[in-house]
Formats: sequence, C-alpha cells, structure tokens
Amino acid sequence: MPEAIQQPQTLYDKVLQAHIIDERLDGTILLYIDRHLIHEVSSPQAFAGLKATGRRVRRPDYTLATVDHNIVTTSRKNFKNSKTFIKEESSRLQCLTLEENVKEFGIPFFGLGDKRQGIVHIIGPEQGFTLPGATLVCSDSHTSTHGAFGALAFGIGTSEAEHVLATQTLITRRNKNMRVLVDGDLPAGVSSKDVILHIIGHIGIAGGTGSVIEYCGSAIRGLSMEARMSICNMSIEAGARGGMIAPDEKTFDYVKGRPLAPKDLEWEMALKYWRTLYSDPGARYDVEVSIDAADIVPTVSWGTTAECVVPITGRVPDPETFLTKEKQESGRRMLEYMGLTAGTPMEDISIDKVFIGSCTNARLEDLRAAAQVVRGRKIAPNVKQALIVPGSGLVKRQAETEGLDQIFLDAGFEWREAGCSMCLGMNSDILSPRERCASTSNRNFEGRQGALGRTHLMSPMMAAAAAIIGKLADVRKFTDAAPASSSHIPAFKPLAVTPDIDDQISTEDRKREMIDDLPTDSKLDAKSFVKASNEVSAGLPKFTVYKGIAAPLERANIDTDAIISKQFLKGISRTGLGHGCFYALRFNEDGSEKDFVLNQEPYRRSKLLVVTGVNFGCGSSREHAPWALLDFGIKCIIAPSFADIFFNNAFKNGMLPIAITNQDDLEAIATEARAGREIEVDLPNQAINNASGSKICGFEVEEFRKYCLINGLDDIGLTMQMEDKISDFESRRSKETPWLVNSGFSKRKCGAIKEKPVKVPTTNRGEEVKEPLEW
Ligand SMILES: CC(C)[C@H](C(=O)O)[C@@H](O)C(=O)O
Ligand code: SF4
Repeated sequence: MPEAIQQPQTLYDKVLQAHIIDERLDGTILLYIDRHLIHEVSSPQAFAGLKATGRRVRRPDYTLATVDHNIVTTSRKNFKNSKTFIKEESSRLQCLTLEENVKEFGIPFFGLGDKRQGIVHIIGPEQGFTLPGATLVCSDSHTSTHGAFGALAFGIGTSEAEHVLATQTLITRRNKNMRVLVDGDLPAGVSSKDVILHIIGHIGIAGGTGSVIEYCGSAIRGLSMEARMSICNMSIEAGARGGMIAPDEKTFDYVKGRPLAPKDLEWEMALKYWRTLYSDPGARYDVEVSIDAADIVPTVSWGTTAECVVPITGRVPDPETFLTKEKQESGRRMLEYMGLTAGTPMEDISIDKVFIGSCTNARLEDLRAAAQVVRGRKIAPNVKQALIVPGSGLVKRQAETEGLDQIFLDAGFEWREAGCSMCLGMNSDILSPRERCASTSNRNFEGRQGALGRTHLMSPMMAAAAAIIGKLADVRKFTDAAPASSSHIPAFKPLAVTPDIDDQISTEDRKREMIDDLPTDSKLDAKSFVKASNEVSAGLPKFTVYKGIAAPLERANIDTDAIISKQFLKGISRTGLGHGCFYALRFNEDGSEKDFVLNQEPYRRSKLLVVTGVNFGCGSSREHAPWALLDFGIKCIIAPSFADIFFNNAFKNGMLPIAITNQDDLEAIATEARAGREIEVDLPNQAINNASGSKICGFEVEEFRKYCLINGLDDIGLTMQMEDKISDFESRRSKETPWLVNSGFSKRKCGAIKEKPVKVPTTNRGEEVKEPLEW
C-alpha cells in the first residue's frame, strides 16, 4: 500500500488535530483542553453542577481563576478581604462563591488582594499560562484573544465549563478555516484596533460564523504581541469561533521568561514544536479575505454592532441608502438609539465619557499609546468622566513605574484598579441614559455600558484624542504626539518581563503561595450553595415533540446582551432569570410595557420563537441567555442562523435551536407564527408541522445532539466513560509535549486527580439510559 500523502494543513488543523482524543462519524469530536480560565460571573453554576453530582476538578493545575467582571475598580488600599471590602451584595456573593470554589477544588486563584489579578484575557498571556499550540477555553466569549499565540482558544458556556472542569475535555466539532490576509504597511495613526474594526466592517458581524479566522500577511506580522491580541480578541465580534496568528520569534520572545513559560530543556523542545505551527503552503481555506493595510484609517463605530463603522473623517451613514429593507430598518433603529442624524460628520459628535480599558485595549502598549496623545493636555470641559482601567494589576504597576498614571491624572482622567469596568458596566462604572462614550471596548450593543448608553468603539489613541477634544476626534491631527501604528510604538520600553513572578509581587504576597492567598474568613452562606446545587441536580425534561403558538421575532443579530442584560448576570443560579428576558425590548424606562411581540396576545406565553433575521444569540457567551429564555418558557428557537456559542449553550440546557436556511421554508413557518397558529416541532422525525400536523419542512440536527436531547442526557457522564482514552491521551502528551504538563501553576500542590469511570450514562434526571451511545 502506498503511504497516504499528508494534505497541507492550516494552523488551525494542526492544533486541532493534536488535541483530538476521539472523533465520531457524525463529526463530534472529544477535544483535550490544556488550559482553562475562570471568572466569577460565568462559573458559579458550573461548580454547583460539580457539587451536585459529586464530581471533582480533573486538572486544577491546568486551571486559573480570577475576579474581573463584577468588581469595583476604585482604590483597593483598604482591602483586607472580599467579605468586608465588597459592598455590593451580588458582587460580594459572586466573588465569595468563587473564593469558596477555588479553595474547595484547589484551583489557582488571583483574588482582589493579589497584584496579579486582572481581566482573564490579560492575565493568561501575562503569566505564560497561554502557550502556542495549546487549547485554551474560558466561559467568556473573548477567549479568542489567546489565539494571538497560535493557541486554539475559544469561548464556551457555563455547562461546557463544567464539562471541562470534570473531564479536561470538550465535545465540539470542526470549524471552517477562514483566512484574513492584511498586507502592506499600516499608515500613521492606525492601530491594530482600527485593523480589526476595518475587518469587521468589511466581513460583517456574522462574517466569521462557524469559522476560526487565521490572520496573516505582512501587516499582521509587523504587529507586536499585544496588538495581535487586540485583533484576535475581537474575532468573536465577527462571529468567529476563534482567531489565530501563527507564532513567530515575537511570540517566543514574549512568552520566554514568563512565570509559567517552559524552562531549560523543555523550552528548547517547545520551541522546536512551536516553529512547526504555521499553515502549510497550499493549505485549503473555506473562506479567504484580502485587505490592503494602506486602506485602513482611524475607524470609529456609529451604530450598535461592531460592523457599523466608518473612518473618523466620514459621516453618519444614511440608512435609506442601505441595500436591504431589513438593514434600512435596523439602521434607522440604531440611529434613533444612538441619537444621531444621518450625514453628521463623525468629528462633530460630542461625547460625555471616555473609557480606556477592557480585554481588547487595556494592556501596557494601549496605555502608552493613549498617554502619548494625552501628555501635557487636559480633558475637554464637557467630558464628565474619563476612566483609565488597566487590564491587570501588573499592567497598572508597570504603567505607574513609567509615570503614565501621572500623565493621565494631570490631564483629568481617573486612574483605576484592574477589571472589566465600563466595558459591560456590571459595577458602578456605567453610562447614564443617553450619555455618549468614546470607548476602547469591543461591544457597542444597546444598553451594554449602561441602560440607553451610547457607545462608540475606537482605539486607545482615538479615545484619548476624543477626551481632549470633547468630540470624536482624528488622532492624526495631534501631530506633536506623533502617533503611529502599533508596530511603531515600541519607542517606549517594552514591558519588563521578569524570570519569576516572585519579583513582581510584594514581600507580603510572596509569603503566600497562590492557592493560600485567599482570605481566610470568606466562608459563604451555605444556604446559597445548597440552593444552587439543587437547581442543577433537578435536571431537564427530555425534548421529543413540542407544540405551541410560535412568536415571530422579526429582527437580525439579536445579541445575548439583549436577551439578558448585565444587571441580571449577578446571581449564582441558573433559574429565575425569566423576568430579565429581553428586558429592554419588553419594558420602557418607567417600567411600562413596550409594544414587543412577547407582550402581545397570543404570544405572551409562547414556547417557540420564530426569528426571521440572521445570527441569533451573537456576542457574549453568557449561558444566562438560554437560562432566561427557558425560564420565560421558550424551549425552541427557529432562525436562519445562530451564533456558535449560543447554539451550543441552548443544547446544553435541553433546548432545541433549529437553523432553517431555506428562505421559503422559514417564511412558511413565520406565516403560521404571524397568524397566531400553533406549530409542532417533531425532533425524532426532524420535522416542523403546522397545527393540523402537515409537514412544513424538515430540519438538520447532529446525531449526537439529538440523542442527548431525546434522552435528556448528561454528556459529562458520557465523556467520563471515555476515561481510558483520556488517560492514554494524557500519557502520550506528557511525553510529546511535556511543557504543557509541567508548567501548570499549582503543579506542586495539585496533582492530577483521577475520576472513577462512570459505568452507565445517566439522563439529567439520573435515570439509566438503555442503550448508551458509543463514541
Ligand atoms: C460575562 C461573560 C460571560 C461575557 C462574555 O462572554 O463575553 C462578558 O465577558 C461580556 O463581555 O459580555
Ligand atoms: S469584553 Fe469586557 S466584560 Fe467581557 S471579558 Fe472583556 S473586558 Fe471583560
């Protein structure tokens, strides 16, 4: 037999292939996960699930937790412990819950009192936790950030996080390969944020759906690691599962010497392997996009999705010129929400607040670039608040060492502690209704930074310029600041990377090992745990045939912030979120009901949604979205397309999302919905029928997902049956890539914990399944 010829592979193919434990004929893959990041908002329910089922964390040493979303960013000088320091009850409960959980499961943790605390996507790379060629997940959509290292990194839901905690694996599928090539030199004043906003403006917010994007070309190679992270970070804003950049010497230099980077012999071994991580010549991509770097200019958003961008020299577009009726309608709605008039020059738009921060743009280079513009200037009198929120305690410290804090303070900015802050406004850093913000964050969804707040996305240099002018401003006019593209920024000293984390933390911190640095008096009220655990073990009913009046929802790009906004993410349970479902669409500011379809008869109690616009569930990975829909009574959603993470999350909760791509079929279903007639969704037969039982159309669903839904299966139990394969994979891996095994944070303290294999898979309600599905 002639030897099979190895097909050229993409970077994504290579990293994926190296982590496949098992692949089924229907395309379901059991993937090994090397690194798992955790934060306080999306993890309590995952830990509650573990406790309810008596499971343990398989690899605490591959896991790293921090608090970032729901915390204050004001001074922590008086911090002693979270219990007394955090005043806001829900925030305190989430932080204490995480502290309890990391303690119970032995997970490394950077708490509020730790100088290394920060936004998950900033601390991972900073610590060397993120490594080239690794698989990395977090129940957070911006996990795509870590792809800048040539890691396969993507956001997951909370149920998937529970799966990873219990098994160190994830059930997934292959994604499409997409290549975005950016060649040429970036003009002065253009940063990597402009590059990614330009790309999303070009391909659209669903342009990457189902794909992992590989960014390449000379302009990408010319960028620093931090600038590359900003690009990969926003891959999710293009709907992509992840974004990747082939690692190169810049990557290796960045990683070398980080606290968790491989050392000595293992470093050499790793380097040899990492140098093979690139797309082979002739590798096939499903989608290819080419962009000339010279065409990219400082870019700002005008609407409420990241694709609504124009050059700063442009004008607010006129929705009447948009190509489709749907786009015209959504454009009109966006202008109304944003309080803008078509034709207004972008530079004439006054702002109220400035936010420089977030996992996209709160790294050292971002702060340096903004400081370069601000130096020696004052913020405009009309700017009510200008926040600088460093991405981590270490970024903050380094910036202070360089005197950046003083530059900002002298100009009138507030200099804060690390956290997500006004990126999503879970704390008091929010916009008041109708306030307008120049923001370096990544999402401009309605209400994201505060109810009725108006967000314009831009680069740190541009946000700094806006703060000074008091309007959206073109940073290229600040000639003395000589702003240049990120690739030129290293006029500043690079971040001092010390060989050991101990050099970066105080003597007091040094005395404590990481796992021990939890406040000792942070015992959480046991009742709240029991409550959360019970809710999980209660399980889900099976999904077979479902009949009811379907509510027509005639909108595209309904994001998960719209399904459940940030003020409802503050709990630790999966239930009780129905009231918050579509809150801003259902209620006016005074609490009265809006003219929304779910407020109208006969749709108030609809169990099915028929969405006529594309990309349902885009944006954040918050599993609170399906939890809220379920609690509201909705179990099945029919739409032309779904965002990937929402799609997975829905299945994990016993819901059925159905993608109907045929326009006529969708229209036929929508007609029934508009007429207020019932429709029937028959999962075993994969059919959608009208009220009298006649088939409207069929639908696709993967065999494995269908099986799990019909049987109400707990797929963690199924995966645990694969214990032998997982262990084999781990032992092979410890020989082939020992640096991934040996550089875990708490290796000395948390060895691998072996789960006993579960013999019979159970349903979510604990019943035995008669014929267990083979992998
Ligand atoms: C809370 C978390 C699940 C969420 C995400 O997934 O993105 C948040 O980080 C966000 O940016 O909206
Ligand atoms: S997008 Fe914002 S809220 Fe989400 S992780 Fe990043 S900084 Fe935090």
